[in-house]
Amino acid sequence: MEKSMIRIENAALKLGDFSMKPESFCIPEGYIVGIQGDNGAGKTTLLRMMLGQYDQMQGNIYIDGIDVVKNKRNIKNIVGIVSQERTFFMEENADGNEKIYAPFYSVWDSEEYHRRLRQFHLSTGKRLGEFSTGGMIRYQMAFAAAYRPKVLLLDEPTANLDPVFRDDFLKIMQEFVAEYEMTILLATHIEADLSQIADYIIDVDNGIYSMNECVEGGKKWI
Ligand SMILES: Nc1ncnc2c1ncn2[C@@H]1O[C@H](COP(=O)(O)OP(=O)(O)OP(=O)(O)O)[C@@H](O)[C@H]1O
Repeated sequence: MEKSMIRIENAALKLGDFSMKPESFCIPEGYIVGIQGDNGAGKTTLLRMMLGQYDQMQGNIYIDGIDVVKNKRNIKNIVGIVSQERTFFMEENADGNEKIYAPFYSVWDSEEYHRRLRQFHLSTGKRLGEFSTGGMIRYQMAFAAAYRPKVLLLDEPTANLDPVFRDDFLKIMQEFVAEYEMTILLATHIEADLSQIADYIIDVDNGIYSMNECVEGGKKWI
């Protein structure tokens, strides 16, 4: 039986004039789920809802059975995010950031972190501020490999990447699912990426979001 990793129950949100309409569905463990929609459709907002960032959210979102809003302080051990905005200590190198961040995670695999840094050709001597945009995305994947969240959210990671690296990046995501049994949600407006790797698709259109059919234990969950 497939385990449901994310359960969305009537989750809805109002942000000024914009609203995410109530919706319910589940996402099974160990798949890559694409989140597609135009600019301003609500993709980033949906990812932030999954991180428990909105106290005013109606309904519930559970990740691995944990209510994300009620447990937003601890949720970072099980849900990670990779985005163009993610901030680290940019004046420090990878070792410096490891020293600062590792104590905040319940699991931190230093060996795996350094193995991934080498695999992604990231120098541990360089300050993070010297990494390119693609370098910072790769850095965040190495960081995620160290604490292995059950769910990894990726917000437009392939925007601004050159096509060769984009293909590599898609392979890395598949590797993470296979090796770490992660569930990955990938928000992007690049449809080609999704058709290559996504097992399911969440469509977001002006705050209306829905996933294509999900079956849990042979029974439709919705
Ligand atoms: N704090 C806020 N207050 C009011 N409106 C907000 C707030 N945060 C986001 N919005 C609005 O919510 C809508 C959805 O934004 P969101 O960033 O989720 O879209 P997106 O699909 O990720 O788009 P993009 O691809 O451009 O990043 C936008 O209209 C945005 O202006």
